Amino acid sequence: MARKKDKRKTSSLSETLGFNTIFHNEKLNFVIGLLLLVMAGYMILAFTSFFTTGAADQTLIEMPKVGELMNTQREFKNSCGSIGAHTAYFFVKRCFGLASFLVPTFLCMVAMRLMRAYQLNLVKWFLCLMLLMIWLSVTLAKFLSPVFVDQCYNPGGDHGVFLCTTIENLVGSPGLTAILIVIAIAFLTYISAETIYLIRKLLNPVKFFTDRVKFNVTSYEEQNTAKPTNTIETLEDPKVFDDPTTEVIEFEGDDVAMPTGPARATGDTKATPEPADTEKDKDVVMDIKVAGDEKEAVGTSLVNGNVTTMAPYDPKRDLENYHYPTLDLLKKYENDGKPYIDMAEQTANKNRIVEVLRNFGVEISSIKATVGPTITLYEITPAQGVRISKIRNLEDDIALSLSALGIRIIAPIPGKGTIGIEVPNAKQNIVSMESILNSKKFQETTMELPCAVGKTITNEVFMFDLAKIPHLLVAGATGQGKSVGLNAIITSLLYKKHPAELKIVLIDPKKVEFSIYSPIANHFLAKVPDEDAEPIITDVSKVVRTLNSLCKEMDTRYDLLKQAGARNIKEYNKKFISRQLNPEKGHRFMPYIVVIIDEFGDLIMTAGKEIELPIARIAQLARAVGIHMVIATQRPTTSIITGNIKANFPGRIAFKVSAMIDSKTILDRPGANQLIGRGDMLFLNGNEPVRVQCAFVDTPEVERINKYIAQQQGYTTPFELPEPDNGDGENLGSSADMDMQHLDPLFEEAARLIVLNQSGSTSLIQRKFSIGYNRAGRLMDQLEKAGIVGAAMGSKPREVLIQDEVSLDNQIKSLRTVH
Ligand SMILES: Nc1ncnc2c1ncn2[C@@H]1O[C@H](COP(=O)(O)OP(=O)(O)OP(=O)(O)O)[C@@H](O)[C@H]1O
Repeated sequence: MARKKDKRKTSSLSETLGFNTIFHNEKLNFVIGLLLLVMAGYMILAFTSFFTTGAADQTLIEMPKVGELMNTQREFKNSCGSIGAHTAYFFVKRCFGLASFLVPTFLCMVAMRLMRAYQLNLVKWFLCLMLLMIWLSVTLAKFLSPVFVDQCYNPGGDHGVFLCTTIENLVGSPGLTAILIVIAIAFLTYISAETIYLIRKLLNPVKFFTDRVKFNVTSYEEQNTAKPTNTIETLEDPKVFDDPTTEVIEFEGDDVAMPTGPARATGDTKATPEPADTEKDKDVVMDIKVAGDEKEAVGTSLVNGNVTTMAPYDPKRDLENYHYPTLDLLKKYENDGKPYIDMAEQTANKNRIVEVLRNFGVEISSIKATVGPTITLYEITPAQGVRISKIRNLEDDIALSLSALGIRIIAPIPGKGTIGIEVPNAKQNIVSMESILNSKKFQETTMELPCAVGKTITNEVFMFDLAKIPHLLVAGATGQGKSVGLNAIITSLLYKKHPAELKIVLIDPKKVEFSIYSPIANHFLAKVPDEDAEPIITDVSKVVRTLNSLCKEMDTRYDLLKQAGARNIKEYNKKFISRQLNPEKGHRFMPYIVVIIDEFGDLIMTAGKEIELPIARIAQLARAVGIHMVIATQRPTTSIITGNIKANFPGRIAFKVSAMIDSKTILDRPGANQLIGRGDMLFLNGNEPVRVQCAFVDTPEVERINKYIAQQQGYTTPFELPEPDNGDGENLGSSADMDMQHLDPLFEEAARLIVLNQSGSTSLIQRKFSIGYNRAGRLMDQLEKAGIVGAAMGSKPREVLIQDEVSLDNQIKSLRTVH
């Protein structure tokens, strides 16, 4: 406990002093790294110069005179001046001798890490280099001193000499040598297990050589029939030679079944170098020559073209240096979700419950309290003969008698024969987002879209997989914690997902809730292609466009899934990553898309069916293609949460509502009206609702996370959703309908690329300009309308209708003159 408290104090001190922000400032880190790199270079130079100038500088250093350090007369000979001379003298002479070079080496490593050139485990390196330096200094002092007799320094430095003499005095020269060897071997073994093998070889060289000879002899003999030299090398266990019978039996079987032999024979390399046994051996060799078999295997892999021979596709490659947000961006709170147990309060509550129940004629045999961050659950086992239905009927009376806000009675607790009474704690703790994300459960989760939103009454981290839910409805009266809940969902996704894997569509009619996410637009947000379209959609008219666009994206994804023979996005992406799907045919890695709509009630009120229908359509179908929705409303009425919406949003989160009817609208049962607010919520997905205290994530925390992400390299634009079909003929015109004003800025360049390559391939445009598939597809449509390429021909590239650049220039000129 004490230790934990100290830790908390330190972190808050570092926070107060601003260290947290300093160590997360990439630019500052880079500059410090650069400084360390220069310093390391300077030290190396000074140390090297010391070998020739050390003797001359030594007297000056050992008998300093006032002002000499300024070196105005250039008394110090070291090429790095007086400071260089002092540094080199200190490290090389006074400390570690030649091993001192490891000091600047470590500085270089720190610099590399700070500059993010290499991800090094500095603690490990520090310990290794430290040990190596001490060992080296003693070893050099011991063995190289006679060579360096004329030098002003000892090769092991004063440190080496001191340790060497001290240990020698204790254990003598052989003892010191033994110690040094043992340390060296232990160190090498720690670094690589190969050392063990080498030492075994050294200890028993005879066995090693005889094994070799055996191999060679066998392979020589086998040369008479065939030359499966490779297979001989695979034989590592000499016992196989000693026990030929078993192998023979296996191979006899294979003789009969030659055509099916390959798999067995290749798997059975042990049998290959069967010695002597003439006739059969020939067969064996023929069998093994299933090397012809290998050729066949190569042949089958060629069926899929070059694609399969390539390394797996890495969707994160574009942003391979992306760093996930760190936990210190989040705030810690005093007592952080760990309940404060007030025994007096607990006993008083227990006595009241027992008394109230007794007044209603209910006897209990035991009572157990589980103290959560904001609520305590009293679990009551009724005495024998008491019917639970009796207690259920008394629910209101019991709640009234206990006269506390937020009491909820669960009779019975599902799966148990007990009755639960939830009573709010007098002192409620905030559950910080940090405590949730810092949990093993969250960090080790394998969920696709993990949303860690709070803690249950039993203090367990509560999380769900949005990909499984698959759509979530969040409702609650105003000021009860909806926005915080949505931020908690987004935060946990940002902590677990790479920008390549997740895209978020934020719809915010209130205009203020999601604006904090605009800095991460190029990393995580998705929007429709519209020049003035904000990545966070606040305009109701644009919401319809965005939802239609999502419907189109959903349809396209379904088509791609069908072509790929995949049942869902997970299978599809797996195939794409293993390069079984050809990007030339329109296939692409599909990120999950999470659509979050705050105040969805406002939208329904203003746009009605226009909004409800696409939402219901996406909710009905989009699960398999990785599009998931979270919609929130503070008006949980049946006119907003219609039957259609309810049927398609199986996941529900209810924050406190004022009336039971609202609770019934959200959860199909009462309960939400008995919550206590400030993040107290009920989560329902199927069976019984779970009471959860939502994690608290404040606006400054979200801002810090977004800043952390935003300062890293991102994509050039937000993820582009497809242009929705608006039915006004925009996509249907001929070249005469082209409006040059609204062409993609890359139109001309793309046209030139297509004409020069004489290949109407969308993926060519995509690759060349590093743009998304949707934008490339739109460019291709525009090129078609401009008469530059022909109509789409399924998965084949389109026909290019213009043969050379001159004709292309004329065509573009004519397009311009038309308008
Ligand atoms: N999980 C929580 N833990 C502690 N306090 C909370 C929590 N959630 C919300 N609160 C408190 O409640 C206040 C209101 O929360 P929030 O803004 O999320 O409500 P809301 O339901 O979104 O309201 P509105 O609909 O008006 O936007 C917060 O400022 C905070 O003080």
